[in-house]
Amino acid sequence: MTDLEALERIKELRAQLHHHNYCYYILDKPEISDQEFDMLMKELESLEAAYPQFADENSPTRRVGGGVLDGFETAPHKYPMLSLGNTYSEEELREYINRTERLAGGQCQFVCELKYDGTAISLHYKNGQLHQALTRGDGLTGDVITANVRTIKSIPLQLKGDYPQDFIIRGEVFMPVEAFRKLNKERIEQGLEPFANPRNCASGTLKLLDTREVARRGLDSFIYFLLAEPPVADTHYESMLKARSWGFKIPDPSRRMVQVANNLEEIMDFIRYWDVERHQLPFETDGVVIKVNQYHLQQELGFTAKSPRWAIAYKFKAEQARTRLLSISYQVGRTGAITPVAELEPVFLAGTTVKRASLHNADQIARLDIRVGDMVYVEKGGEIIPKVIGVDLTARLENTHPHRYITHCPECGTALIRYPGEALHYCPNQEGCPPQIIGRIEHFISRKAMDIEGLGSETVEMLYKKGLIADAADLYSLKNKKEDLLKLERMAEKSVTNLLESIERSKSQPFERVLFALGIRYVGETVAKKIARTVRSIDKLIAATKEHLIAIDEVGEKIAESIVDYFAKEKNIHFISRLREAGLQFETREEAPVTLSDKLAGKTIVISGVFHTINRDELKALLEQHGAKVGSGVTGKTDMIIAGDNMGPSKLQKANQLGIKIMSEKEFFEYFNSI
Ligand SMILES: NC(=O)c1ccc[n+]([C@@H]2O[C@H](COP(=O)([O-])OP(=O)(O)OC[C@H]3O[C@@H](n4cnc5c(N)ncnc54)[C@H](O)[C@@H]3O)[C@@H](O)[C@H]2O)c1
Ligand SMILES: [Zn+2]
Repeated sequence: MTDLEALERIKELRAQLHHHNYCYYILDKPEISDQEFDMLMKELESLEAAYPQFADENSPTRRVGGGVLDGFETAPHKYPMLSLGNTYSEEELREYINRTERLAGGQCQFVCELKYDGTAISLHYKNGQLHQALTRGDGLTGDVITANVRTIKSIPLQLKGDYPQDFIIRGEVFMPVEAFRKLNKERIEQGLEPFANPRNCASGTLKLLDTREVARRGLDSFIYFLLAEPPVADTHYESMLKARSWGFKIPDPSRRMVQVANNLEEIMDFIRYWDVERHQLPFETDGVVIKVNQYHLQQELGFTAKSPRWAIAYKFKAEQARTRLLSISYQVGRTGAITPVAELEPVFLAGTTVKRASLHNADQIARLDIRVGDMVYVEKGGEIIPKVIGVDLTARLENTHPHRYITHCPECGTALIRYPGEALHYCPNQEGCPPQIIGRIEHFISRKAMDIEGLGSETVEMLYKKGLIADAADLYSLKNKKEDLLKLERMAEKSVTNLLESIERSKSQPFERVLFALGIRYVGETVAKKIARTVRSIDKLIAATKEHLIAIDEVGEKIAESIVDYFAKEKNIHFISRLREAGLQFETREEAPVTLSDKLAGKTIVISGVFHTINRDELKALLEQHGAKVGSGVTGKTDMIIAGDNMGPSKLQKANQLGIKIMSEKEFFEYFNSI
């Protein structure tokens, strides 16, 4: 490879890794598997080692991958919060152990722990109480998520025993598999996109601004690192036992979840044991972390730019199985989206028997040339729903032919369509396609919409199939059909009364919920709230133009178009008038926000960092009361930024790029008083 070629490849890898870090940490939506990511990273590391002239301190090999977010205050880490080196092979692990013992100048003792697949947090305790919780962020600065962390039951708010007065302790917050399944099920019922895996779900949950929602989701934690000065023991292992006595949740040595190991053999023993047993755990792990136990040796070994030299992660490979593809079936969702599903010859994979797997969409099937009758590879990499990742072409049978994707809806026979820029096919027959009709009613009654209790999916389906309801508005005339209801299976007097009562009660749900319940494409819960609070009545919303809608915070072109389309349809207007007749809320009742002046009218202002004379919420309210729009991120539309201490580095960079005016707290108030 010439120098020039090497440089080209290095640049390409850096750009790819930056992109994947962004998808993974900020969007919580990885596009490639961890193993693929780690292979790209290894390639870049070895190229940078071979061509030191192209070193760059901003390279992804040198930096912790996260970032800080909008909407949270940030604070510096007292000790940097780093990543871990990783390996997928015994051979590399052996090299690591040898190298470490050579550097440490003697034999080391190691501690093996599971690598919990969640997100790291750093907790600061003062006088026995939780003082502050931070995310890892970019390693030097993290987001302050204390309020969210306080809702996690396994994190003690008050310590007991002989704890130090001021210390930092770190661990992993994760989403137990059961809680994850439940949450995803709810999300699918509500027409929301499910989380890819428990890790994305845990990190997405910690970033929520609504603490009550965080509490509801059932996060859990394990502690794996204590930073006390002076140390409370000579070794990591003893420190963990001490932390347990103060009330922290640490892994259980008696269940072999943590173990001291004196050599590679003992380490491999632990790894082999958990590679199998991990599938029985109620949470996900993606490997084993091996740490030098003695603190004085840890100190000797120190850190690289990105990770401690005294620890390494051994990662389990994503598990795959090979089996035959028997047929391809299709599911129709509430929005009419068609998802192809692989029906497989049952195969044992990662602790469960797999019979069905995701095939994503038509393009994916064509790209991999997946044919019915093929032997396919199925992978379960973090995700709960396994996916088909490839075909064993050497085992292809004769007489197979490329798969022909369906052209018509399997439920109602309507010709499918594809919207530009979307990967999925849709059945456009919203009115007559049963899964779409039932799905819409289910969405209407769901907890975050009209919240009608006593009416599960099965009942909705039964009511629809028996012809008692044809859409959600019919729910409100069920009270006239009590006799028919009583004739249904599992519908005794009491359950019918309860059902009718909760339908009645739903009439007092506020407009924002009714709007969400309508199920307008792209109008999720948050957008519905924003619209209900700004537009304030259905009549004004029906009359609103696309331009008017785009001016609302959180509403972009796509959402605005979808809303205009929805109200352009006569049948939707008719549906709304039936709901209105039934007595549902179509106006926002609470008071409009106070307006004090229009000093800042037309200005979009972003606030970032920590302020001294005013807190963030007060500052935000003040700006809004004087007519400004407070933006959540720096964009071309931003007029100015008010920067407190520790303004997020990504915002700063973006502001400089776009040439946006940045004012300090003091400068802003001088300006404000002068206008
Ligand atoms: N798929 C993608 O697009 C993509 C993108 C970026 C990163 N990634 C994945 O993330 C990795 C980088 O993430 P990272 O920097 O958080 O590293 P990491 O997740 O591989 O390891 C470090 C983390 O492990 C966690 N951990 C869990 N149990 C632990 C224990 N017992 N002791 C100590 N730490 C423990 C901590 O949160 C720590 O921050 C990559 O190697 C890659 O696998 C994937
Ligand atoms: Zn259909």
